[in-house]
Amino acid sequence: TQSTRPQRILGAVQQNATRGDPRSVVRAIDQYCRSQEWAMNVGDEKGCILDSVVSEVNPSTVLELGTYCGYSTVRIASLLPPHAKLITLEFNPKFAVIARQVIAWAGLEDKIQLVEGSSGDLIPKLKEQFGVKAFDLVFLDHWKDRYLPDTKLIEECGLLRKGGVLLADNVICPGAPEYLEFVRSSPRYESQYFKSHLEYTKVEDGLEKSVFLG
Ligand SMILES: CNc1ncnc2c1ncn2[C@@H]1O[C@H](/C=C/CNC(=O)c2cc(-c3ccc(F)cc3)cc(O)c2O)[C@@H](O)[C@H]1O
Ligand SMILES: [Mg+2]
Repeated sequence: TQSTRPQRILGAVQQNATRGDPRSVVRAIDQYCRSQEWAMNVGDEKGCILDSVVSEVNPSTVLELGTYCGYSTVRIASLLPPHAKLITLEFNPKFAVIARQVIAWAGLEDKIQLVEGSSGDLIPKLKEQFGVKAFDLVFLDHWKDRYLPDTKLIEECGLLRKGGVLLADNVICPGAPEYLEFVRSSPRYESQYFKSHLEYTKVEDGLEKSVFLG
């Protein structure tokens, strides 16, 4: 029977990456998606910007919206300090199954909690169910029209600490215009655009980093 793209990405990891070596998992996915078939990972070019923001924030708690195959999940978690935790939300069980195996191959199960479900349902439960006080960093990479409503929900639930950072992928391509307008015009955020390219292509895209001022 025909395999799916996420299954083929997992295969590339199992064939080309070293168990327990997160950066080799990241490299294996990038090499596969650049040479065999495109996939919507944040990718190597924007991934370097992601790395620099993660290193700068040095977060204890991270929230990722939209796991997909776990590429950015592994990339972020590989940079976290020893007791830091990353919670990633994914509502497609087929993607979650693949992401769990990619995370396991990287040996990052202890740092990453993949929660299956929709961000809209799960965000209000994160405090009580997962003992989260507030996030230092949120990486938005799920449905683009959900960036703004979920940001408002995260604020309402008091899940973003003062100085906490929102980092959004794809603010140019496919684009998140309402989100961009909101974070750039709101006095409660200090936003900065990092120009880059759509993963594995020459098309313009970029990341928007927004610091929550409280
Ligand atoms: C709405 N609440 C949600 N809660 C939990 N998980 C959610 C979710 N929405 C979506 N998801 C999951 O996130 C992932 C969705 C990501 C959506 N991303 C994109 O559409 C995207 C699309 C492109 C893209 C760019 C150009 C192009 F021609 C074609 C595609 C590039 C990207 O980097 C992207 O991130 C899936 O795994 C989905 O199941
Ligand atoms: Mg993306």
